[in-house]
Amino acid sequence: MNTTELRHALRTLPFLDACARAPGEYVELSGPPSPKLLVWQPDAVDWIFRSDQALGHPGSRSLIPLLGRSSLLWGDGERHAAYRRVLGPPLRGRKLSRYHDVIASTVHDAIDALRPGTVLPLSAWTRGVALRIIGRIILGPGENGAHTVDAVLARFAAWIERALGSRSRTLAYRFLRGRLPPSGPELDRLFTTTARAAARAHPHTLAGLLLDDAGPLAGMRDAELRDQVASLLFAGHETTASATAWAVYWLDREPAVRHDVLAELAATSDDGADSTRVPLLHAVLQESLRITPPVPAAGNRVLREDTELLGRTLPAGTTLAPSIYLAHRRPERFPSPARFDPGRFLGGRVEARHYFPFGGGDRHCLGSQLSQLEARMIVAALLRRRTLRCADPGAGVPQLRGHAMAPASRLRMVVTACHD
Ligand code: HEM
Repeated sequence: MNTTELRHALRTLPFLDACARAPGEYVELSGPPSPKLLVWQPDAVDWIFRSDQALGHPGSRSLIPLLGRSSLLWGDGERHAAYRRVLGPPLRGRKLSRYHDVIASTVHDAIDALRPGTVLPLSAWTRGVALRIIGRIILGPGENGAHTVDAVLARFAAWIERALGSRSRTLAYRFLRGRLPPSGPELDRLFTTTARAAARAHPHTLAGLLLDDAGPLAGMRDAELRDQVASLLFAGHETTASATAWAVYWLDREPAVRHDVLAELAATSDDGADSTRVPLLHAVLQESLRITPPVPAAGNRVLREDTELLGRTLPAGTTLAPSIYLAHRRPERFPSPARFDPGRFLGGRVEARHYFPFGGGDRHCLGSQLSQLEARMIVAALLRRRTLRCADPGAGVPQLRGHAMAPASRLRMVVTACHD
Protein backbone atom coordinates (compact mmCIF):
# COMPACT_ATOMS: atom_id res chain seq x y z
CA MET A 1 0.00 0.00 0.00
CA ASN A 2 1.47 3.40 -1.00
CA THR A 3 1.14 6.61 1.04
CA THR A 4 -1.86 7.90 -0.98
CA GLU A 5 -3.77 4.67 -0.37
CA LEU A 6 -2.77 4.80 3.27
CA ARG A 7 -4.05 8.39 3.66
CA HIS A 8 -7.26 7.35 1.90
CA ALA A 9 -7.68 4.36 4.24
CA LEU A 10 -6.72 6.08 7.50
CA ARG A 11 -8.09 9.62 7.06
CA THR A 12 -10.70 9.09 4.38
CA LEU A 13 -12.78 12.25 4.74
CA PRO A 14 -9.92 14.77 5.20
CA PHE A 15 -8.25 13.05 2.24
CA LEU A 16 -11.38 13.42 0.09
CA ASP A 17 -11.84 17.07 1.13
CA ALA A 18 -8.23 17.76 0.11
CA CYS A 19 -8.89 16.16 -3.33
CA ALA A 20 -12.04 18.19 -4.06
CA ARG A 21 -10.37 20.59 -6.51
CA ALA A 22 -8.09 18.01 -8.16
CA PRO A 23 -7.65 18.85 -11.88
CA GLY A 24 -9.58 16.43 -14.09
CA GLU A 25 -11.88 15.49 -11.18
CA TYR A 26 -10.18 12.20 -10.45
CA VAL A 27 -7.32 11.11 -8.25
CA GLU A 28 -4.89 8.26 -8.71
CA LEU A 29 -4.85 6.18 -5.53
CA SER A 30 -2.27 3.75 -6.92
CA GLY A 31 -0.29 3.33 -10.13
CA PRO A 32 0.95 0.25 -12.03
CA PRO A 33 0.90 -2.71 -11.63
CA SER A 34 -2.58 -2.31 -10.01
CA PRO A 35 -3.79 1.18 -10.97
CA LYS A 36 -6.75 2.49 -9.02
CA LEU A 37 -8.58 5.79 -9.61
CA LEU A 38 -11.21 7.57 -7.59
CA VAL A 39 -13.44 9.32 -10.15
CA TRP A 40 -16.09 12.05 -9.92
CA GLN A 41 -15.83 13.70 -13.34
CA PRO A 42 -19.49 13.55 -14.52
CA ASP A 43 -18.86 12.21 -18.07
CA ALA A 44 -16.55 9.50 -16.73
CA VAL A 45 -19.08 8.53 -14.03
CA ASP A 46 -21.77 8.36 -16.71
CA TRP A 47 -19.52 6.17 -18.90
CA ILE A 48 -18.77 3.82 -15.99
CA PHE A 49 -22.45 3.28 -15.17
CA ARG A 50 -23.42 2.86 -18.84
CA SER A 51 -20.61 0.35 -19.43
CA ASP A 52 -21.25 -1.71 -16.31
CA GLN A 53 -21.99 -4.93 -18.18
CA ALA A 54 -18.51 -4.94 -19.71
CA LEU A 55 -16.73 -4.17 -16.42
CA GLY A 56 -15.58 -6.43 -13.58
CA HIS A 57 -16.89 -5.99 -10.02
CA PRO A 58 -14.26 -7.36 -7.67
CA GLY A 59 -15.87 -6.19 -4.41
CA SER A 60 -14.27 -4.82 -1.29
CA ARG A 61 -11.17 -6.39 0.23
CA SER A 62 -12.39 -5.76 3.77
CA LEU A 63 -16.00 -6.87 3.26
CA ILE A 64 -15.44 -10.09 1.25
CA PRO A 65 -14.13 -12.00 4.31
CA LEU A 66 -17.22 -10.88 6.25
CA LEU A 67 -20.00 -11.30 3.71
CA GLY A 68 -18.53 -14.16 1.69
CA ARG A 69 -17.23 -14.75 -1.81
CA SER A 70 -20.66 -15.59 -3.25
CA SER A 71 -22.36 -12.41 -1.94
CA LEU A 72 -24.61 -10.80 -4.54
CA LEU A 73 -22.83 -7.52 -3.73
CA TRP A 74 -19.89 -8.58 -5.94
CA GLY A 75 -21.26 -11.52 -7.90
CA ASP A 76 -21.19 -11.08 -11.67
CA GLY A 77 -22.70 -12.59 -14.81
CA GLU A 78 -25.83 -14.75 -14.98
CA ARG A 79 -25.96 -15.53 -11.24
CA HIS A 80 -25.89 -11.83 -10.37
CA ALA A 81 -28.59 -11.10 -12.96
CA ALA A 82 -30.73 -13.84 -11.39
CA TYR A 83 -30.41 -12.21 -7.96
CA ARG A 84 -31.56 -8.90 -9.39
CA ARG A 85 -34.53 -10.58 -11.15
CA VAL A 86 -35.60 -12.17 -7.87
CA LEU A 87 -35.00 -9.28 -5.45
CA GLY A 88 -35.60 -6.24 -7.69
CA PRO A 89 -39.40 -6.39 -8.24
CA PRO A 90 -40.47 -6.80 -4.57
CA LEU A 91 -38.25 -3.90 -3.55
CA ARG A 92 -39.68 -1.24 -5.82
CA GLY A 93 -42.90 0.53 -6.79
CA ARG A 94 -46.27 -0.59 -5.49
CA LYS A 95 -44.92 -3.90 -4.17
CA LEU A 96 -43.23 -1.93 -1.40
CA SER A 97 -46.61 -1.34 0.22
CA ARG A 98 -46.33 -4.94 1.45
CA TYR A 99 -43.69 -3.70 3.93
CA HIS A 100 -45.62 -0.68 5.10
CA ASP A 101 -47.08 -2.32 8.22
CA VAL A 102 -43.84 -3.86 9.38
CA ILE A 103 -42.06 -0.51 9.02
CA ALA A 104 -44.86 1.41 10.78
CA SER A 105 -45.14 -0.99 13.72
CA THR A 106 -41.37 -1.23 14.23
CA VAL A 107 -40.99 2.55 14.12
CA HIS A 108 -43.87 3.20 16.53
CA ASP A 109 -42.65 0.56 19.02
CA ALA A 110 -39.23 2.22 19.01
CA ILE A 111 -40.70 5.70 19.50
CA ASP A 112 -43.05 4.53 22.29
CA ALA A 113 -39.95 3.86 24.38
CA LEU A 114 -38.73 7.47 24.05
CA ARG A 115 -39.91 9.48 27.07
CA PRO A 116 -39.15 13.15 27.89
CA GLY A 117 -35.59 13.25 29.20
CA THR A 118 -34.47 10.19 27.24
CA VAL A 119 -30.99 10.69 25.83
CA LEU A 120 -30.69 8.99 22.48
CA PRO A 121 -27.40 7.95 20.87
CA LEU A 122 -28.73 8.85 17.42
CA SER A 123 -26.73 6.53 15.12
CA ALA A 124 -27.12 3.48 17.37
CA TRP A 125 -30.86 4.11 17.71
CA THR A 126 -31.48 4.38 13.96
CA ARG A 127 -29.29 1.27 13.41
CA GLY A 128 -31.45 -0.70 15.82
CA VAL A 129 -34.69 0.39 14.12
CA ALA A 130 -33.40 -0.20 10.57
CA LEU A 131 -32.01 -3.62 11.49
CA ARG A 132 -35.33 -4.76 13.01
CA ILE A 133 -37.14 -3.63 9.86
CA ILE A 134 -34.84 -5.30 7.32
CA GLY A 135 -34.56 -8.36 9.59
CA ARG A 136 -38.32 -8.88 9.36
CA ILE A 137 -38.39 -8.20 5.63
CA ILE A 138 -35.71 -10.86 5.07
CA LEU A 139 -36.49 -13.37 7.81
CA GLY A 140 -40.13 -12.75 8.69
CA PRO A 141 -41.83 -11.82 11.94
CA GLY A 142 -40.74 -12.81 15.42
CA GLU A 143 -40.76 -16.54 16.12
CA ASN A 144 -39.14 -18.56 13.40
CA GLY A 145 -37.97 -22.12 13.96
CA ALA A 146 -35.84 -22.66 17.05
CA HIS A 147 -34.69 -19.03 17.36
CA THR A 148 -36.47 -15.72 17.34
CA VAL A 149 -35.51 -13.37 14.54
CA ASP A 150 -34.54 -10.79 17.17
CA ALA A 151 -32.02 -13.20 18.68
CA VAL A 152 -30.41 -13.71 15.26
CA LEU A 153 -30.34 -9.95 14.69
CA ALA A 154 -28.71 -9.34 18.10
CA ARG A 155 -25.95 -11.85 17.30
CA PHE A 156 -25.50 -10.34 13.83
CA ALA A 157 -25.27 -6.78 15.25
CA ALA A 158 -22.69 -7.83 17.87
CA TRP A 159 -20.53 -9.42 15.15
CA ILE A 160 -20.72 -6.39 12.84
CA GLU A 161 -19.96 -4.06 15.76
CA ARG A 162 -16.85 -6.14 16.55
CA ALA A 163 -15.66 -6.00 12.94
CA LEU A 164 -16.70 -2.52 11.76
CA GLY A 165 -17.78 -0.58 14.87
CA SER A 166 -14.60 1.47 14.93
CA ARG A 167 -12.40 2.44 12.00
CA SER A 168 -9.18 1.88 13.93
CA ARG A 169 -10.31 -1.59 15.07
CA THR A 170 -11.26 -2.51 11.49
CA LEU A 171 -7.87 -1.39 10.17
CA ALA A 172 -6.06 -3.15 13.00
CA TYR A 173 -7.85 -6.42 12.17
CA ARG A 174 -7.08 -5.98 8.47
CA PHE A 175 -3.44 -5.06 8.70
CA LEU A 176 -2.29 -6.82 11.87
CA ARG A 177 -4.37 -10.01 11.76
CA GLY A 178 -4.85 -10.15 7.99
CA ARG A 179 -8.68 -10.19 8.05
CA LEU A 180 -11.77 -9.09 9.92
CA PRO A 181 -13.34 -11.40 12.52
CA PRO A 182 -15.53 -14.07 10.85
CA SER A 183 -19.14 -14.64 11.82
CA GLY A 184 -18.35 -18.19 12.95
CA PRO A 185 -20.14 -21.50 12.31
CA GLU A 186 -22.84 -21.00 14.95
CA LEU A 187 -24.06 -17.66 13.57
CA ASP A 188 -23.75 -18.98 10.00
CA ARG A 189 -26.04 -21.87 10.96
CA LEU A 190 -28.50 -19.44 12.53
CA PHE A 191 -28.60 -17.43 9.26
CA THR A 192 -29.43 -20.46 7.16
CA THR A 193 -31.82 -22.29 9.49
CA THR A 194 -33.76 -19.08 10.19
CA ALA A 195 -33.89 -18.25 6.46
CA ARG A 196 -35.15 -21.73 5.57
CA ALA A 197 -37.77 -21.61 8.33
CA ALA A 198 -38.87 -18.15 7.10
CA ALA A 199 -39.12 -19.39 3.53
CA ARG A 200 -41.45 -22.22 4.61
CA ALA A 201 -43.68 -20.10 6.87
CA HIS A 202 -43.56 -16.77 5.00
CA PRO A 203 -42.90 -17.21 1.28
CA HIS A 204 -43.07 -13.45 0.65
CA THR A 205 -40.03 -12.69 2.81
CA LEU A 206 -36.79 -12.09 0.90
CA ALA A 207 -35.58 -15.47 2.23
CA GLY A 208 -38.71 -17.03 0.73
CA LEU A 209 -38.01 -15.46 -2.66
CA LEU A 210 -34.36 -16.55 -2.65
CA LEU A 211 -35.34 -20.13 -1.82
CA ASP A 212 -38.40 -20.34 -4.09
CA ASP A 213 -38.34 -23.80 -5.74
CA ALA A 214 -39.86 -22.33 -8.88
CA GLY A 215 -37.50 -19.33 -9.07
CA PRO A 216 -34.16 -18.86 -10.88
CA LEU A 217 -32.16 -19.42 -7.67
CA ALA A 218 -33.88 -22.71 -6.74
CA GLY A 219 -31.75 -25.26 -4.91
CA MET A 220 -29.42 -22.73 -3.27
CA ARG A 221 -26.94 -24.38 -0.91
CA ASP A 222 -26.33 -23.28 2.66
CA ALA A 223 -22.94 -21.62 2.00
CA GLU A 224 -24.40 -19.33 -0.66
CA LEU A 225 -27.57 -18.67 1.35
CA ARG A 226 -25.46 -17.66 4.35
CA ASP A 227 -23.62 -15.07 2.25
CA GLN A 228 -26.87 -13.54 0.96
CA VAL A 229 -28.52 -13.33 4.40
CA ALA A 230 -25.41 -11.67 5.88
CA SER A 231 -25.12 -9.33 2.86
CA LEU A 232 -28.76 -8.24 2.83
CA LEU A 233 -28.85 -7.67 6.59
CA PHE A 234 -25.65 -5.64 6.31
CA ALA A 235 -26.44 -3.62 3.16
CA GLY A 236 -30.04 -3.16 4.27
CA HIS A 237 -29.51 -1.56 7.68
CA GLU A 238 -26.22 0.39 8.14
CA THR A 239 -26.89 2.65 5.19
CA THR A 240 -30.58 3.31 5.87
CA ALA A 241 -29.77 3.98 9.51
CA SER A 242 -27.10 6.45 8.51
CA ALA A 243 -29.39 8.26 6.01
CA THR A 244 -32.09 8.56 8.69
CA ALA A 245 -29.68 9.77 11.37
CA TRP A 246 -28.29 12.42 9.00
CA ALA A 247 -31.78 13.66 8.13
CA VAL A 248 -32.62 14.01 11.86
CA TYR A 249 -29.31 15.77 12.44
CA TRP A 250 -29.80 18.25 9.58
CA LEU A 251 -33.35 19.04 10.69
CA ASP A 252 -31.99 19.87 14.14
CA ARG A 253 -29.31 22.11 12.60
CA GLU A 254 -31.85 23.92 10.39
CA PRO A 255 -34.82 25.04 12.55
CA ALA A 256 -36.50 26.91 9.66
CA VAL A 257 -36.53 23.76 7.53
CA ARG A 258 -37.78 21.72 10.49
CA HIS A 259 -40.57 24.23 11.01
CA ASP A 260 -41.65 23.89 7.35
CA VAL A 261 -41.50 20.08 7.45
CA LEU A 262 -43.65 20.07 10.60
CA ALA A 263 -46.17 22.32 8.82
CA GLU A 264 -46.17 19.93 5.84
CA LEU A 265 -46.79 16.97 8.15
CA ALA A 266 -49.58 18.82 9.98
CA ALA A 267 -51.38 19.33 6.67
CA THR A 268 -51.48 15.64 5.70
CA SER A 269 -52.44 12.34 7.30
CA ASP A 270 -49.74 10.60 5.27
CA ASP A 271 -47.11 8.85 7.41
CA GLY A 272 -44.27 9.56 4.99
CA ALA A 273 -45.02 6.55 2.80
CA ASP A 274 -46.12 8.61 -0.20
CA SER A 275 -43.29 10.95 -1.18
CA THR A 276 -45.62 13.09 -3.31
CA ARG A 277 -47.62 14.03 -0.21
CA VAL A 278 -44.54 15.05 1.78
CA PRO A 279 -42.36 16.67 -0.92
CA LEU A 280 -40.33 18.80 1.48
CA LEU A 281 -39.56 15.87 3.78
CA HIS A 282 -38.53 13.88 0.70
CA ALA A 283 -36.29 16.77 -0.44
CA VAL A 284 -34.72 16.91 3.05
CA LEU A 285 -33.80 13.26 2.66
CA GLN A 286 -32.41 13.82 -0.87
CA GLU A 287 -30.30 16.72 0.36
CA SER A 288 -29.05 14.70 3.37
CA LEU A 289 -28.05 11.92 0.95
CA ARG A 290 -26.19 14.53 -1.11
CA ILE A 291 -24.28 16.36 1.58
CA THR A 292 -23.66 13.39 3.88
CA PRO A 293 -23.93 10.29 1.63
CA PRO A 294 -24.06 7.11 3.75
CA VAL A 295 -21.81 5.36 1.21
CA PRO A 296 -19.02 7.74 0.13
CA ALA A 297 -17.96 5.64 -2.91
CA ALA A 298 -19.84 3.24 -5.20
CA GLY A 299 -18.46 -0.26 -5.74
CA ASN A 300 -15.16 -0.82 -7.54
CA ARG A 301 -15.27 -1.41 -11.30
CA VAL A 302 -12.38 -2.99 -13.23
CA LEU A 303 -11.63 -2.32 -16.90
CA ARG A 304 -11.41 -5.51 -18.96
CA GLU A 305 -9.67 -3.75 -21.87
CA ASP A 306 -7.56 -0.63 -22.50
CA THR A 307 -9.92 2.36 -22.45
CA GLU A 308 -9.79 6.06 -23.35
CA LEU A 309 -11.23 7.87 -20.35
CA LEU A 310 -10.46 11.08 -18.44
CA GLY A 311 -8.29 12.25 -21.33
CA ARG A 312 -5.83 9.34 -21.11
CA THR A 313 -5.49 5.67 -21.95
CA LEU A 314 -6.27 3.52 -18.94
CA PRO A 315 -4.85 0.00 -19.18
CA ALA A 316 -6.98 -3.15 -18.78
CA GLY A 317 -7.01 -4.09 -15.10
CA THR A 318 -7.45 -0.49 -13.87
CA THR A 319 -9.87 -0.20 -10.94
CA LEU A 320 -12.31 2.73 -11.03
CA ALA A 321 -14.22 3.80 -7.92
CA PRO A 322 -16.95 6.44 -8.53
CA SER A 323 -16.72 8.93 -5.65
CA ILE A 324 -20.22 9.77 -4.46
CA TYR A 325 -18.90 12.13 -1.78
CA LEU A 326 -16.90 14.28 -4.23
CA ALA A 327 -19.48 14.24 -7.05
CA HIS A 328 -22.05 15.58 -4.57
CA ARG A 329 -19.76 18.47 -3.62
CA ARG A 330 -18.99 19.84 -7.07
CA PRO A 331 -19.76 23.59 -6.81
CA GLU A 332 -20.43 23.68 -10.59
CA ARG A 333 -23.52 21.50 -10.03
CA PHE A 334 -24.31 22.23 -6.38
CA PRO A 335 -23.46 25.90 -5.62
CA SER A 336 -22.24 26.42 -2.03
CA PRO A 337 -22.02 22.64 -1.66
CA ALA A 338 -21.43 22.72 2.12
CA ARG A 339 -24.80 24.46 2.66
CA PHE A 340 -27.79 22.25 3.51
CA ASP A 341 -30.51 23.31 1.08
CA PRO A 342 -33.38 20.89 0.35
CA GLY A 343 -34.66 23.43 -2.23
CA ARG A 344 -32.12 21.95 -4.66
CA PHE A 345 -34.37 18.88 -4.90
CA LEU A 346 -37.77 20.56 -5.12
CA GLY A 347 -37.38 21.42 -8.78
CA GLY A 348 -37.22 17.89 -10.24
CA ARG A 349 -34.72 15.11 -10.72
CA VAL A 350 -30.96 15.61 -10.74
CA GLU A 351 -29.03 13.67 -13.41
CA ALA A 352 -27.38 10.46 -12.20
CA ARG A 353 -23.94 11.59 -13.38
CA HIS A 354 -24.08 14.38 -10.74
CA TYR A 355 -26.02 12.70 -7.95
CA PHE A 356 -25.84 8.98 -7.22
CA PRO A 357 -26.19 8.17 -3.49
CA PHE A 358 -27.27 4.65 -4.50
CA GLY A 359 -24.57 4.05 -7.12
CA GLY A 360 -25.68 3.25 -10.64
CA GLY A 361 -25.62 1.13 -13.76
CA ASP A 362 -26.18 -2.61 -13.38
CA ARG A 363 -25.28 -2.40 -9.69
CA HIS A 364 -27.71 0.36 -8.70
CA CYS A 365 -28.74 -0.28 -5.09
CA LEU A 366 -31.57 -2.80 -4.87
CA GLY A 367 -32.88 -1.20 -1.68
CA SER A 368 -32.95 2.44 -2.81
CA GLN A 369 -36.73 2.84 -2.72
CA LEU A 370 -37.20 0.74 0.42
CA SER A 371 -34.57 2.72 2.32
CA GLN A 372 -36.10 6.08 1.37
CA LEU A 373 -39.54 4.85 2.37
CA GLU A 374 -38.17 3.73 5.74
CA ALA A 375 -36.24 6.94 6.34
CA ARG A 376 -39.26 9.13 5.53
CA MET A 377 -41.54 7.08 7.80
CA ILE A 378 -39.07 7.11 10.71
CA VAL A 379 -38.41 10.86 10.46
CA ALA A 380 -42.12 11.71 10.00
CA ALA A 381 -43.14 9.66 13.06
CA LEU A 382 -40.31 11.06 15.19
CA LEU A 383 -41.13 14.68 14.29
CA ARG A 384 -44.84 14.19 14.91
CA ARG A 385 -44.59 12.29 18.16
CA ARG A 386 -41.54 13.75 19.89
CA THR A 387 -39.56 16.99 20.11
CA LEU A 388 -35.86 16.23 20.04
CA ARG A 389 -32.87 18.49 20.51
CA CYS A 390 -29.25 17.73 19.83
CA ALA A 391 -27.36 17.47 23.15
CA ASP A 392 -24.09 18.60 21.56
CA PRO A 393 -24.31 19.94 17.99
CA GLY A 394 -20.49 19.91 17.74
CA ALA A 395 -20.61 16.09 17.91
CA GLY A 396 -22.26 15.85 14.47
CA VAL A 397 -19.03 14.99 12.70
CA PRO A 398 -19.11 12.14 10.19
CA GLN A 399 -17.66 8.81 11.23
CA LEU A 400 -16.91 5.82 9.03
CA ARG A 401 -18.08 2.34 10.01
CA GLY A 402 -16.74 0.03 7.38
CA HIS A 403 -17.91 1.67 4.17
CA ALA A 404 -20.80 3.61 5.68
CA MET A 405 -20.60 7.22 6.83
CA ALA A 406 -22.82 8.08 9.80
CA PRO A 407 -22.90 10.83 12.45
CA ALA A 408 -20.28 10.09 15.13
CA SER A 409 -21.46 7.67 17.80
CA ARG A 410 -21.15 10.42 20.45
CA LEU A 411 -23.95 12.45 18.79
CA ARG A 412 -26.87 12.35 21.22
CA MET A 413 -30.39 13.72 21.00
CA VAL A 414 -32.49 14.60 24.05
CA VAL A 415 -36.25 14.06 23.98
CA THR A 416 -37.75 17.30 25.29
CA ALA A 417 -41.46 16.69 24.69
CA CYS A 418 -43.88 13.92 23.88
CA HIS A 419 -46.97 14.64 21.73
CA ASP A 420 -48.91 11.33 21.95
C1 HEM B 1 -29.93 5.02 2.28
C2 HEM B 1 -29.73 3.71 2.21
C3 HEM B 1 -28.83 3.06 1.19
C4 HEM B 1 -27.77 3.58 0.49
C5 HEM B 1 -27.21 5.01 0.53
C6 HEM B 1 -27.26 2.51 -0.36
C7 HEM B 1 -26.20 2.66 -1.22
C8 HEM B 1 -25.74 1.66 -2.06
C9 HEM B 1 -24.64 1.79 -2.98
C10 HEM B 1 -23.80 3.06 -3.17
C11 HEM B 1 -24.49 0.62 -3.61
C12 HEM B 1 -23.42 0.29 -4.66
C13 HEM B 1 -23.95 0.56 -6.05
C14 HEM B 1 -22.87 0.63 -7.10
O1 HEM B 1 -21.78 0.08 -6.89
O2 HEM B 1 -23.11 1.26 -8.14
C15 HEM B 1 -25.50 -0.28 -3.11
C16 HEM B 1 -25.68 -1.58 -3.53
C17 HEM B 1 -26.58 -2.46 -2.97
N1 HEM B 1 -27.51 -2.18 -1.99
FE1 HEM B 1 -27.81 -0.40 -1.12
N2 HEM B 1 -28.00 1.39 -0.13
C18 HEM B 1 -28.98 1.67 0.79
C19 HEM B 1 -29.94 0.79 1.29
C20 HEM B 1 -30.09 -0.53 0.92
C21 HEM B 1 -31.11 -1.43 1.44
C22 HEM B 1 -32.24 -1.06 2.41
C23 HEM B 1 -30.89 -2.64 0.87
C24 HEM B 1 -31.69 -3.89 1.14
C25 HEM B 1 -32.46 -4.47 0.39
C26 HEM B 1 -29.74 -2.51 -0.03
C27 HEM B 1 -29.23 -3.51 -0.81
C28 HEM B 1 -28.21 -3.34 -1.73
C29 HEM B 1 -27.74 -4.39 -2.59
C30 HEM B 1 -28.24 -5.83 -2.62
C31 HEM B 1 -26.72 -3.84 -3.39
C32 HEM B 1 -25.89 -4.56 -4.45
C33 HEM B 1 -26.53 -4.36 -5.82
C34 HEM B 1 -25.76 -5.08 -6.91
O3 HEM B 1 -24.53 -5.13 -6.83
O4 HEM B 1 -26.40 -5.57 -7.86
N3 HEM B 1 -29.29 -1.22 0.05
N4 HEM B 1 -26.26 0.37 -2.17
